[in-house]
Amino acid sequence: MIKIKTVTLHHITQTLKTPFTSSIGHVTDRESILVEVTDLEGISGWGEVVAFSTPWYTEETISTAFHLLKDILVPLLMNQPISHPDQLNHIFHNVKRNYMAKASLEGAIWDLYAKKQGVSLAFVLGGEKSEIECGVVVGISSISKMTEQISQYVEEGYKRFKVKISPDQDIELIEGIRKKFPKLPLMADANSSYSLNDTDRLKELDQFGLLMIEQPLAADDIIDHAKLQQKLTTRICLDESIVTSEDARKAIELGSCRVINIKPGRVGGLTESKKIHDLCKANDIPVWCGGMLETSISRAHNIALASLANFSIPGDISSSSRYWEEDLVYPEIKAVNGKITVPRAEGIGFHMQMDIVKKYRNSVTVIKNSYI
Ligand SMILES: O=C(O)CCC(=O)C1=CC=C[C@@H](O)[C@@H]1C(=O)O
Ligand SMILES: [Mg+2]
Repeated sequence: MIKIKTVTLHHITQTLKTPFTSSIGHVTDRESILVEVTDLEGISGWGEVVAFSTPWYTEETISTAFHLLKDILVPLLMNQPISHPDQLNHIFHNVKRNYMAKASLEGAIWDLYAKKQGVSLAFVLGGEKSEIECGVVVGISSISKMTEQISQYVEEGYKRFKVKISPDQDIELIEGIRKKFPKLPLMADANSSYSLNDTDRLKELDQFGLLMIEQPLAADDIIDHAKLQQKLTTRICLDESIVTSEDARKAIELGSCRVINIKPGRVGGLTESKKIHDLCKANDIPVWCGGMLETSISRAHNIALASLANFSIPGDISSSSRYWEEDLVYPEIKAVNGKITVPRAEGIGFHMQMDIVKKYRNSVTVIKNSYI
């Protein structure tokens, strides 16, 4: 049984090694809230808010998540003995959406739950793989710079390559990459920058043998995606449109996609991620784990999640050094020849480096359980 003593919110800001640009947003300084849940025995579990500083990817921000955690979600948890992390979905049931805020706390409870049993997070989630294959994302810049970046990542051994596209830079870019790398496992993420009026343009991408095209249409759409999928031979992968397992069920039923990207933050946590994974498995829809330019806390959660069987496509889980000067955890998270070993140590399997957390910390908020 988990009895919470304190929840500590560490608000940090790190500067990305190189700024990240997609069709809808540009990130240079990455704010995060690290959520540390400590129980009465003094064991700590860690989670992370992966919302951005502004609402360009989803509606949540670091500030809205901080408010939700401090004033709503943490108080809801304080008076409840928790026997399993799946209970959080029920406890948070009357709080609409705010999935990234919920996921941060839920992730910390999953870590704590695994630690208290002395087993790994991958084990309690039902993971089967001992190592996962890694993909990498190349943000929008000039075609020559993007091709150069890809060459470097090919040398590093990454197994799948994702480029950001938009109506301003798509066919020419993919054609340029394909000339240099005809067989590269390549995909494109449009971050909802097209509409059905662009169907002919998107059909032109079919000739390049992409693994999939991610979220071409509106962030809240599954109807138009179904119409588009009928016209494309390239598989559509949904990201922004899927925020619950119910969304996934409806999208699968409508034929809106043939692949789903699961990000625990986007869907409210690991319990819901597992549900989507299981549903997709039953419907022969492969899934992969997306990234959020996150710290190694979420990266460690993602590694554990990606060890489940139906994560059959390499996810956006790159080395920590891809974005960060220093890793918040030890040992450093590193892809070797495009693979990361799933840790067997208890919980997330990595140790927090508190001196580094403190170095990047703007503020710390400790919420004590007043019921004990
Ligand atoms: O964390 C990574 O390496 C991948 C990040 C990434 O591609 C994304 C993060 C957040 C929003 C988007 O721009 C994009 C995505 O949509 O998957
Ligand atoms: Mg995406």
